[in-house]
Amino acid sequence: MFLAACFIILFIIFISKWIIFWKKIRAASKSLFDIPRADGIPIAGNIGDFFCSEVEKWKRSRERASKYYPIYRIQVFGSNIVCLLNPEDIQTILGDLKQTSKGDIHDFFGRLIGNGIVNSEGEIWHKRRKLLTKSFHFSVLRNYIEIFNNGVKRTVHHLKKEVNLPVDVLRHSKNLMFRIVNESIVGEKTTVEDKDVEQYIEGAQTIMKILHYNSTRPYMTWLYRNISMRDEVETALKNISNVLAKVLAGKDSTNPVKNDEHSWKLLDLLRAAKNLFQAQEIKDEVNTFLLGGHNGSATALSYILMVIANYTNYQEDIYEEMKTNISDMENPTYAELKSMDFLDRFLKECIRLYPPGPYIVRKLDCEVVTKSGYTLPTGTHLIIHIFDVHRNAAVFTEPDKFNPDRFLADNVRDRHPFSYIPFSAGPRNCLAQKYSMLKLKACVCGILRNFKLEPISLLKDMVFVPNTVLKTKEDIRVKFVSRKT
Ligand code: HEM
Repeated sequence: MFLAACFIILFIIFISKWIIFWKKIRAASKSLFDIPRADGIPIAGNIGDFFCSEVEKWKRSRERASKYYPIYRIQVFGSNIVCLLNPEDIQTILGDLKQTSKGDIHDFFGRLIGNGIVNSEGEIWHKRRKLLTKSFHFSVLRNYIEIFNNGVKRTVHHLKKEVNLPVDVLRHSKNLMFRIVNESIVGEKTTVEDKDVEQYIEGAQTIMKILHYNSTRPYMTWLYRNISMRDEVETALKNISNVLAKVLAGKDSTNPVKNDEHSWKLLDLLRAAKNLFQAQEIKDEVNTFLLGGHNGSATALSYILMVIANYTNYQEDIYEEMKTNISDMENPTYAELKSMDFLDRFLKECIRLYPPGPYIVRKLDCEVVTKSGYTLPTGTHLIIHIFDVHRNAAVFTEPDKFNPDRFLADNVRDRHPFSYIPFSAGPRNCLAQKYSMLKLKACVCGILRNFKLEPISLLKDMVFVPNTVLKTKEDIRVKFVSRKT
């Protein structure tokens, strides 16, 4: 009896507190309630999203994108996340230099890997961006070609041991991209060993897994602090830190720090900018570039190889273009890679259909009125699902069809600049966009020079699951067959 009375009193307190909270939220963000809400249950809204399977989560997002275009919100109790889908609204946010905040999930990410450029905001972000852009400016890109070519030769060497077998392409892509990004940051040959690379990649995988769990299950923050998952994260962070120490030490021992603010090498720039970066911040920044850089590029490359394997005709078109444009197949030059227009269109179409980063988040630093006519208050959390933006039938006719000609100059001219955003767009876009495209070209050429690719995983069978990078339920597998030249 006593227990029942206590329970009823607690229940009444909870409900009255909740009603006060709800009224406050509603008054503060009245305009949010005008935005269509994705189908859900009363009060708890879309709480079901937290508990359904990963495949179902992915499916729901895609269905909502087509049902509620151009804008909708996901609501769980008093919290709302607004999803933007049309290019004009996206431009309003991404094109605005004032909107640099990314919100709670990036705060959590920052607690895990430190506040590198990806997690920083406001004035700090602005200063870092200005400095670090120098390393990826188009005028210095030719400096990376040797790193790209040597990296892919090493991977080809490994792939030769697995010819005619089903190969997990993401595994090789991650190794390749880690080494390339590492050498690009330091500006010279890496001294880290294979086991270090594996250790870093495994650690990074754990961090990204936790980040994804946390973004789709907010109660995970509590769990992270309180249960064994914390041990897994601590081990991953320790392993990452050990490898980072080797990445930084390798540079110290073989080539003393130049403190050269005119250098194109990222690590030199970081070390020269003593007002912005102390030892810990340099480590955090190098980690940010290594983690984001290898993960995004490796994801891109694995889908690209899968698409090449699935389309024999395009594979031969790329190979023909290589034969025409490259004089020494083992060592394509900067100018030769740049001249490969068909490969360029092919890669762009690959990352349209399979954007390595499937979504971007923002938290509004000031109120915004969207072109679609809604007022979004300061503090609103936003998601931009790049995957859906790239499959907008109003922009891309037959959006699910693979067609590199979409990127012919005539077809691009009238397209809205924020309708194709694999590297995001606006002032906070990917710092390394041009570098990444060039690197992907070098990697594809290095691989196709040596192998014909045959499909094991079929594009039509692909099932996606939500993650921080575009992820399939099953591993992507491709067969590498030696090319007889
Ligand atoms: C195909 C490969 C890649 C893709 C598709 C990609 C995509 C993106 C996207 C969508 C963003 C915006 C994220 C956001 O606003 O939350 C971003 C930011 C960024 N990317 Fe990439 N990225 C790739 C490769 C790389 C590489 C190789 C590096 C560096 C070595 C890099 C460095 C960065 C940095 C530093 C930012 C943050 C920029 C800022 O906040 O100002 N990315 N990238």
